[in-house]
Amino acid sequence: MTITITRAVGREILDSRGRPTVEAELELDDGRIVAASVPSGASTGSHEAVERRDGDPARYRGLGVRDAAAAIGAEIDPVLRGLPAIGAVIDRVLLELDGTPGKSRLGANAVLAVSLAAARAEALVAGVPLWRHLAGPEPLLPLPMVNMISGGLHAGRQLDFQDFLVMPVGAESYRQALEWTGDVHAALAEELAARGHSLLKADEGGFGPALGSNREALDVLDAAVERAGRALGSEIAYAVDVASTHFHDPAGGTYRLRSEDRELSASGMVRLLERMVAEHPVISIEDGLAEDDWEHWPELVARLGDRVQIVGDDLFVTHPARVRRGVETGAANAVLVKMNQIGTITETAEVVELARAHRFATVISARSGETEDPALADLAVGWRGGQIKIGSITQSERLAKYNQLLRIEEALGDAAVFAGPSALGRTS
Ligand SMILES: C=C(OP(=O)(O)O)C(=O)O
Ligand SMILES: [Mg+2]
Repeated sequence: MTITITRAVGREILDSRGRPTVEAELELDDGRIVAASVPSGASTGSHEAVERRDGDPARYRGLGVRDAAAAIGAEIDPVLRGLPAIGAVIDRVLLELDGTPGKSRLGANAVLAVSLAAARAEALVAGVPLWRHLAGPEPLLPLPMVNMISGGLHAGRQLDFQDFLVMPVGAESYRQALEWTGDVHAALAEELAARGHSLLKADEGGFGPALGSNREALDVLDAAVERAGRALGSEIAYAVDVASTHFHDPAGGTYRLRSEDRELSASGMVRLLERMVAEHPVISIEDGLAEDDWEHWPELVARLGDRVQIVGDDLFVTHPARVRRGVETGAANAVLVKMNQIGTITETAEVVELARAHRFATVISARSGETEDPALADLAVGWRGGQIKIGSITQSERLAKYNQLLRIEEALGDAAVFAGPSALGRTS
């Protein structure tokens, strides 16, 4: 018997930055109800799908999402009523109803909330958890990329680079990866305190100390890994999200490093990143160059891509056309996958497939503004994303996903397969 949708409603809730975001609720004809909520970025790429905000300065400084939430009840509800609770069907209807390339009419935040709720409804009807419903016979626990030190737009630009993350590449299971990460995090707190730095946290829960340079952030991390008793490189390696779009000057084509008081050409940035890789066990670099600096990304891949994962976030914005261009031009070897950059679960899954078909790695990623919704963990396992980037391990909106992965690992028991470092992108 086909279960159908009988009602859709939206509401404005708050995200982890205390800003409004959208939650959708779908009621099914058997009386069950599913809900889903959506994240929101701060260092957004300019080619992302459109997050609809009210713009009324009297509410949340113009950041309210009451209109987007209301559109779910007013516009989406009437067309969803009576349709089967099947994600792909609902997504097709949502795309037609919105009718714009960037989902600007209804708002990508409204569309994604409904899309995710529909995926969840489909799994509920099938009687299995979302991850299992998506995975078929081969679920894969992702290698986590965990935020330790933040800079850029997530930490008041204390550092130019946005994220310094650890990847527990030597761990044999997800649980062990998380344990090692916890040890390094505790050791990093001790190390920062010993050096007289503040332990205040940034948007994703990473530490946001006023360090002198990007290089110092990696030096402190080296000391923390050592303090934690882990082997640098073989057990714990690093990922860096440079998020360089946000210090790139498109007019002059230069990159302005405030903390080092330097202005670099694109080739200068590539050389700087090469040096960073030579001095520290950095195995993944995200947005090392800016979102539209297509000309220079292949240079970065040519210099480092055989041994370092070169990830496009602002570059690709989880959009198939941009990923295709990246494949054709050899601009990267991995795609950061953020569902709200494109706006439906179906399209996000298609981008994961597209990347895989061209042997680009995928990193399933949260946003700097998150909710308690654990779905990202289910998607990463179900889609066999290989890697997941959620932020730090100290805030509940992140732990909703980290802990969900622990539950999934436990549910799989002996059948649990953990993606090791082979999940990383490499250009051969
Ligand atoms: C998660 C990120 O930040 P935001 O959500 O602010 O874009 C990122 O840049 O990878
Ligand atoms: Mg990024």
